[in-house]
Amino acid sequence: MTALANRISVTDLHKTFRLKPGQTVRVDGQISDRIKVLSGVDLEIQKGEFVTLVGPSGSGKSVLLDIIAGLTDATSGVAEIDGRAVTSPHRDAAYVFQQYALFPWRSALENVEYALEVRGVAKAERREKAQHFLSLFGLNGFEDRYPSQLSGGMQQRVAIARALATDPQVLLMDEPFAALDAQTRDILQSELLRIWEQIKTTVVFVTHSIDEAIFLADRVVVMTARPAAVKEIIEIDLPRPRDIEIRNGDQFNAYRARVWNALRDEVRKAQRDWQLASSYNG
Ligand SMILES: Nc1ncnc2c1ncn2[C@@H]1O[C@H](COP(=O)(O)OP(=O)(O)OP(=O)(O)O)[C@@H](O)[C@H]1O
Repeated sequence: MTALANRISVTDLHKTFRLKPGQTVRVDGQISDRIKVLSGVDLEIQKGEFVTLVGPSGSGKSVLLDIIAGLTDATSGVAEIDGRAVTSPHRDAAYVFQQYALFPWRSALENVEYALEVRGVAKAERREKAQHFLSLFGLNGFEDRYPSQLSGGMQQRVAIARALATDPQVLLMDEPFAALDAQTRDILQSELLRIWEQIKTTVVFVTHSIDEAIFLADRVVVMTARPAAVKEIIEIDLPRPRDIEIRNGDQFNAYRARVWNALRDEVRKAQRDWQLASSYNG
């Protein structure tokens, strides 16, 4: 039984992909036409929680988000939102990717409105909502600009505004700030937290940055190297609202050391696996 307070519940999730004909990988010295990506992932996320996922490259973090969103099937195990197994794209889950994924032929306002249009929201209401969410990100005056006329940071603000405009119960974010310069990234982290503190939707945020993971999260989930499972969950007991300066404090430093300590061996294992794979391919 799923506890009532859980928004997301992932139980013993496994995922194995069959490779395309002719493709193989080497796993534990054996040649295989399958790649096991997730191996018994268990994770409970409460309503309104902000959880970040860190793990080595290629460990299966995006696949886990895809399964929670209903974009990919699990091989076994279950992902639930509000106690219901996710078996198809979930209406109440919004996804933000690293690449802004905006429609280039639509203005910023029309991009945000689109998400509401497909949900059948009436024109006046969707315009008002789209304007509201753009203004939360300080984009007043940019509503009529096309994506090509916006900086990367502004495009990602539009993409997040579009995701939030649908009032999602779950916001899934896959390295959303990875393509941005360091300063824009810092600013967007603070903006995201400021807005999240107002709306308190449940967020699952994948990142490679340990600082980003700690700064944003209620809990940091450290994943193992592929096939991924949850290695450790670290509660981040830093006061909110958080200011970027919090990163200079002793408590933050201690969390940084703890997360890296959990991650280090997994990153090394993933590197060893890549070396083995490339020596095989070569
Ligand atoms: N459709 C697919 N078919 C075969 N293999 C896949 C498929 N999708 C993902 N994979 C493999 O699953 C593994 C995990 O991929 P995933 O993108 O989830 O990793 P990740 O942890 O998000 O990596 P990164 O941090 O580098 O983005 C990778 O080895 C990838 O090649």
